[in-house]
Amino acid sequence: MLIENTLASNQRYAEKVAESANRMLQSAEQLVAYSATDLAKKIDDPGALESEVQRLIGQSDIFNSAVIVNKEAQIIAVAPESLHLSGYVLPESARQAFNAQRAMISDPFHSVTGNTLVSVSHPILGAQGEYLGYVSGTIYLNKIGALSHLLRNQLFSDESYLYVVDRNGELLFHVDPNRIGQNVGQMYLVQQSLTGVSGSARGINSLGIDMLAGFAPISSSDWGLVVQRPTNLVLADLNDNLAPVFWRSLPIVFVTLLLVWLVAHWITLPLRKLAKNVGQLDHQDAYDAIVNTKAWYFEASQLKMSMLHGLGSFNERIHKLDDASHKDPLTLLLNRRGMQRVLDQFEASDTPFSVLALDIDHFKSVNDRFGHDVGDQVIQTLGEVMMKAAGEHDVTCRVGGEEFLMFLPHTSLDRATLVAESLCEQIAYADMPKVKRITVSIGVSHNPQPVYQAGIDITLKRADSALYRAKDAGRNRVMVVES
Ligand SMILES: Nc1nc2c(ncn2[C@@H]2O[C@H](COP(=O)(O)OP(=O)(O)OP(=O)(O)O)[C@@H](O)[C@H]2O)c(=O)[nH]1
Repeated sequence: MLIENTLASNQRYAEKVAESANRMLQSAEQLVAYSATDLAKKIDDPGALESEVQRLIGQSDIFNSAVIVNKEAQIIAVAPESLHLSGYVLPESARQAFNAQRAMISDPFHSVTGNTLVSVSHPILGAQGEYLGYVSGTIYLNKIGALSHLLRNQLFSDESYLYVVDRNGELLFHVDPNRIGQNVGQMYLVQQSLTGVSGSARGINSLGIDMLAGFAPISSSDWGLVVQRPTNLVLADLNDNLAPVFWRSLPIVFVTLLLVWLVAHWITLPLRKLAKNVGQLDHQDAYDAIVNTKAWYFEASQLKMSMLHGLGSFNERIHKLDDASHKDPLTLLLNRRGMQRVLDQFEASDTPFSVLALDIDHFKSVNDRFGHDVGDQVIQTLGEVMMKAAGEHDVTCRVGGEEFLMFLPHTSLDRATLVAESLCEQIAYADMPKVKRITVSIGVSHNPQPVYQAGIDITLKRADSALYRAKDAGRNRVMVVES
């Protein structure tokens, strides 16, 4: 932005100064044009010629000197007189205006008196249009005058500077007087300034310095005017400005960062709580902790709902797996692990119970005759019969291949014996797949209150031994062991 602004302001500046110089040169042309018209009638009057050249240099400070040249290329009037050029015949090399016979501004040239000057000339034509010579005002570029004052005394507060080149790229005005007269026509910026249109460009000057330049033509004399400023000075402004901006904005940045941190902390709080609870799903209160997490915005609330949903199905699955691990898959009666849990509950609550130990008679021959699959179906059907026979609080288990237990809590031995006999009878009459009929032997024992683990083991062993006594006694019967 700084570079663009500098280019634009340099261009505007160059245009303004070029316009002023142009106006001044046009005024100079008008002055000599007026004189030429006036002099046509007085060309033979030396006094009138003298006073005209005096008027040209005295009326304004545009011209440093003025001459009138007759049709023989001889100077017939000159001001100031101190130049001593009256009667001097122009050499061939100084006859540009004389030969042109038209209004013109000459290229800069070096006079016999050692000055660098341009002449603004206008032909003097007689009544018939015949050429009588010309009148010319000269502007010394290296001396004080309105034009050199305009072009030299442009004051810049920011190290910008101005120079003017003629159409050949020769320096006419420059901040460094030693460089006037140097030809810099090969420089890019100079070439740009002589294209006839104003503009701006970044380029390297004759000393190799990166410059931001604006240029404009002084069209009446085919000169180019350039205003330029070193790029590094423009950018130095930027660096100078950046440091205070940095220090002044530091507290704001700090406060902003603090606010960002606080808001981020506040936004992530529910997420952090949820994440912490995910890591502690095995804790008993994990579910409650998630429920109590304040999820105050949509995404956190969605996450919370998903976590609760996930935790719900997770618990459900665990429950199912737990249930499955305590059951016999063939009969869906409790297995040994399930039985142990029930016994632990009995022990914890001092529950008195009776137990029936049940074994299928001659099951080996069932397998042998009908195959293992049929044996499995028989075991399954037996399980169903046992479940139907069991009361609401009774617990049925399959604890071996064809060995079953039924626990009857808060049930006396007599009552349990009746249940066992009824069950024995139900099984004997139950329709079994393929086999039709099977029988079972049952041992019954009782465990009174208070119960201990040792007491439970003894009770089970007693039921077992009663069972074997039933087997020994011929099977398909119930035997009871007094506790
Ligand atoms: N089909 C099937 N058979 C099983 C299963 N578990 C054990 N058995 C069989 O059950 C039979 C038990 O045989 P035994 O212990 O000799 O007793 P039994 O033939 O029933 O004779 P008693 O008990 O003396 O009346 C064996 O042949 C086992 O292979 C099972 O899950 N499925």
